[in-house]
Amino acid sequence: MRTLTIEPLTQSAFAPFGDVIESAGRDFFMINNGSTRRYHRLSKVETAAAEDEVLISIFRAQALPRPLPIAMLERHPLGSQAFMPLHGKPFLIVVAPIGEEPQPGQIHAFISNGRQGVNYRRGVWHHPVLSIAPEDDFLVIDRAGAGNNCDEHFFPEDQRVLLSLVDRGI
Ligand SMILES: NC(=O)N[C@@H](O)C(=O)O
Ligand code: NI
Repeated sequence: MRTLTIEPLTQSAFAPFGDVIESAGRDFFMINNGSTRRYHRLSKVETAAAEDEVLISIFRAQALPRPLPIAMLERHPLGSQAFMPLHGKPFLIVVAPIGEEPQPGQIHAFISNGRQGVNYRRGVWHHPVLSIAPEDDFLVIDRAGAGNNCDEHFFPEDQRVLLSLVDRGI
């Protein structure tokens, strides 16, 4: 089983899948009479219909056993989905490009430094949130409305890739 290389999360590397939400290295302008930096328009929420709602939620995620065979990926065809870690803890992101089905050879893994979130573009294949800490909280911004907004794809065992942090001692 192929072990995924875990890449540092950068906007350029993640660009095919969406945006990295972070302040480091980003432009800002001052607001609130000079007391606040606004890191403006780091990403945007995508929805499918004018009547769609945009939700703000908190996900409290438990870490999955590792090494983790990637048995499935999901996508949200009708809206984007953003995850921002709330406690500054690194977490993992596993994605594959937009397409009818995710291709095992096109699965990428990234690690957030805990000060970075992600916003998955509509239709990007991704694994459900992957905490590294035993438990972690994420602010989640995504779309609600009519229609099915979650397609799941399950890989046969011989097409699964492995997500491991063993070489990082985690
Ligand atoms: N099911 C759900 O809302 N969560 C997933 O979409 C996820 O990406 O974690
Ligand atoms: Ni999702």
